[in-house]
Amino acid sequence: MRLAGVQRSFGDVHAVRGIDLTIGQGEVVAFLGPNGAGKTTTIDLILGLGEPDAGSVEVFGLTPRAAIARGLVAAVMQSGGLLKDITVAETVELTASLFAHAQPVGDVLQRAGIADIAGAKVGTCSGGQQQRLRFAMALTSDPALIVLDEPTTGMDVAGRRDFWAAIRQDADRGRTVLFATHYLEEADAYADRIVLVRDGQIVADGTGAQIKAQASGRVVRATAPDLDPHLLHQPFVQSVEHRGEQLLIHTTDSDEVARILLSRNAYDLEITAQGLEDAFVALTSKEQN
Ligand SMILES: Nc1ncnc2c1ncn2[C@@H]1O[C@H](COP(=O)(O)OP(=O)(O)OP(=O)(O)O)[C@@H](O)[C@H]1O
Repeated sequence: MRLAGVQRSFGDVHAVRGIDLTIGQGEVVAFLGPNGAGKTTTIDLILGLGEPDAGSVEVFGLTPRAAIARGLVAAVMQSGGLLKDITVAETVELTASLFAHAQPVGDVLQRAGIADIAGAKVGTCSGGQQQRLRFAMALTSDPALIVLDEPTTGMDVAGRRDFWAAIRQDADRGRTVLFATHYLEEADAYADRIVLVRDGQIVADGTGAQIKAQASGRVVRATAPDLDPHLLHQPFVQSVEHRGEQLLIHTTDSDEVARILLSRNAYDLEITAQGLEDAFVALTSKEQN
């Protein structure tokens, strides 16, 4: 799958501002970013649900629509698309009837981890079970690529864990998986590769460990009423947050930040190491300077 120079705007909103991304067969890739980063817009372009204003999207050497028509790509969406009054197995049978070469229903249920609830009415299934059912539906065409847009939104911890266990097990057999999430933990736990997006652009791309290393740094807090904010426009300053009188500065060089602050009569300095969530916020924060 290859995106080259992809851009997409809605009126004045530049949702995607030039994304270049190549994903190889068998990779499990998390598309990670805060609300409004452009994840869904990009995924829609990969699924042929929209056309880029500029750039190109290629899926297995085809246009997205051609790839979907050949059953090479399937999507698991966040909600909708399920009939509440039929059973889990009937739902998959119905989906299978749409494809000339569908996978056996029993196999698909097994792989999605819902064989034990095959006879249950869809309406009685939990959110996690319904997402695994959507996953089963996506598996019926045996697609080479599965795309999931924030598939665990609203799920409890156990539901989320079971859902990802099913996806991961299936991906280990060589299927390519691309999923959007705003949970760093989820991306770190289940993806081989994390592509971090902010404001419609890729800001980091690597393994969970690489992303964490790139984001690692310290937070300097201080009260600094006399500080000219321009002094913090430095390559080693990732973001600056204002909390009343206090400044929260995410940085890769806390010593240098401390020197700047103290030279401007800042006080109550406090320096702490960033947790993973803080690191993510620092990397994706809009409050860049
Ligand atoms: N159909 C549309 N019309 C107008 N603006 C849109 C449309 N779709 C998306 N946008 C805007 O484009 C930007 C990117 O949205 P997008 O849904 O791609 O982000 P996201 O990363 O998926 O966010 P979230 O995590 O909230 O789903 C946002 O500012 C959004 O308001």
